[in-house]
Amino acid sequence: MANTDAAMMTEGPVPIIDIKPFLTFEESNPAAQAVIQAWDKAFSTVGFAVIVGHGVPEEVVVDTYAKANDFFSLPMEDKMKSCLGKGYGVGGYLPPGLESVGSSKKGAPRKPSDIVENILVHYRESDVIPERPAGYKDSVYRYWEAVNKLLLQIMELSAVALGLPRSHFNESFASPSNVLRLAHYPDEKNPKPGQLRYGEHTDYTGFTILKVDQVPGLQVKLQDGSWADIPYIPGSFIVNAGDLLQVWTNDRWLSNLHRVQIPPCDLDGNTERTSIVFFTGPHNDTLVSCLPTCLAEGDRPHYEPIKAGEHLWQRINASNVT
Ligand SMILES: O=C(O)CCC(=O)C(=O)O
Ligand SMILES: [Fe+2]
Repeated sequence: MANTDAAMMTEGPVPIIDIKPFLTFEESNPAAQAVIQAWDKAFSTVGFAVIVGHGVPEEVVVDTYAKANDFFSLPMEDKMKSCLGKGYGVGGYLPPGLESVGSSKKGAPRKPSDIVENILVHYRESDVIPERPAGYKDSVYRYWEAVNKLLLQIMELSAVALGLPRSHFNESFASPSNVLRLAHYPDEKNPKPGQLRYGEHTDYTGFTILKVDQVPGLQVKLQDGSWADIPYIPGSFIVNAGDLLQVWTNDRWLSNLHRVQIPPCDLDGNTERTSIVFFTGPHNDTLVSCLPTCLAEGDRPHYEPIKAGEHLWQRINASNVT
């Protein structure tokens, strides 16, 4: 029996997992087994993990952060040249006020718009590439490739953790439906009561592989209804499971609510926040239904099969402020 704790360094409810042994050794190695079990435990309990030992070069991250910050510090007039005027999801730049992620759940009451601006990268011809900063496309595409490589590794880890052949997700992730979202939360010194930077929501599809800076605010809602801070660990990625993973695993893995709060007013100076969010998911045509290893004896699938792309667009459309 592997010792799960060997792979988990945990101070709060969100585990910190060093995945390097899984990337390095055979599955049967005890250290790799510890990672596999820690992975299953993390997504079965909080739906979030902070990962280290992931192999993505720090320099790729630093470079993309610099490009994101350079872009967001341009005058609004320049940024708007990259705006398609079609809301969140299609691509390009979206100024603050047009997205309300807290309204993205079917039937949810309308929530205030988020205090965030975004630019999206789909890694395809139709991407809107801003003229400035120079080198933007090379940087964000390099980031996309590096983190997509990590995604394929964590889909293998997930397959093994769910008792499936390692290659189980290979086909549906061969041309995945991934989106890289550079997000900038400007300073907000006088927020309205209850206002959030990014409203409470679940992510829509597969894993989200998230890079954050040191400005606090990201929280996950735990099963007991309390909110827990996601720790900031330099060099790490935060990984959380989206809705389609919860459907695939018949609620074994959780797509938990999370939100970004406005930082406490006792934080001096600049509280702007920039995040690099890599939303990942299977090809849009994938029919997602309960995995055979996730159907306990006597249980039934909790969800109707879902077409990945249809679910994604239903959630995106609901999040757009019209
Ligand atoms: O910016 C963050 O820290 C979180 C963003 C997020 O939850 C999202 O983009 O879905
Ligand atoms: Fe999210």
